[in-house]
Amino acid sequence: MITFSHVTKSYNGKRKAVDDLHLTVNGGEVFGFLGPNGAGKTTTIKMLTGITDIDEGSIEINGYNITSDSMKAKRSFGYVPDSPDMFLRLKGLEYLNFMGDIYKVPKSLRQERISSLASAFDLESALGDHIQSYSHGMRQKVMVMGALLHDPDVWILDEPLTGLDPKAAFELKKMMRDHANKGKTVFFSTHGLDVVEKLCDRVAIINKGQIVLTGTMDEIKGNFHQDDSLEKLFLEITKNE
Ligand SMILES: Nc1ncnc2c1ncn2[C@@H]1O[C@H](COP(=O)(O)OP(=O)(O)OP(=O)(O)O)[C@@H](O)[C@H]1O
Repeated sequence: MITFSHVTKSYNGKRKAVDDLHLTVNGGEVFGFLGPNGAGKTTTIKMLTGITDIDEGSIEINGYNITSDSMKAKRSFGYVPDSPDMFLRLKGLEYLNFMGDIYKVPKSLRQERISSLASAFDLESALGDHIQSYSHGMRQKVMVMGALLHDPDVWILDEPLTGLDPKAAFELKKMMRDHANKGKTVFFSTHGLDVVEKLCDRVAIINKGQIVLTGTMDEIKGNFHQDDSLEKLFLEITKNE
């Protein structure tokens, strides 16, 4: 479960990148976080993961405050950043072992999870190569593997499907669904409206730092003409006058 309580953030004292964000994401949900470029999605996720300080308000992950109880909060989630271009000098397997060490995943369990994730993502033969030599999609896959290695309760994924080939995207979406079906939490940002429609239990739409709509797809569509596509609704909701 994730709780945002009146969270606000500005950069350099300028316009608020996130403005009074108030939202609960429940266990058992795949929750989509949608918004146009510059809306505040990554800023929200950076505050949620403790990378960026919060100016006002608070965030709890599984009941742990990310600011005052940060170690416990951080242990309970896995995070995939929006750019997978990290740890380029490490080999895939070195990176995964590094993540396994950080999260104290026992060696035998680690081996089992790496094998199963690598097989799902068709990455077995690349794990001995440097991440630098990987394609964007392969880097994305290894970041997802690293984030999920300690089997965290809460998944926080910043545009996780970008750059994935259809098989990997299918596998990841299935994993997200399965994780939520176990009562766990999946929170992800995306620009993919069709993904949201097919995969999410609930969505929030953010525009200019403020949540403009939250609900199930049916609830959101209920506010408009039922026949409208999500794309049309999204454009209507986020149009900047
Ligand atoms: N480090 C930073 N310094 C100053 N301004 C920033 C910084 N990071 C983000 N911003 C500003 O904050 C606002 C929100 O940006 P953010 O990256 O959170 O949006 P986003 O919804 O993730 O966008 P995108 O879909 O393009 O990734 C934007 O106006 C952006 O220019």
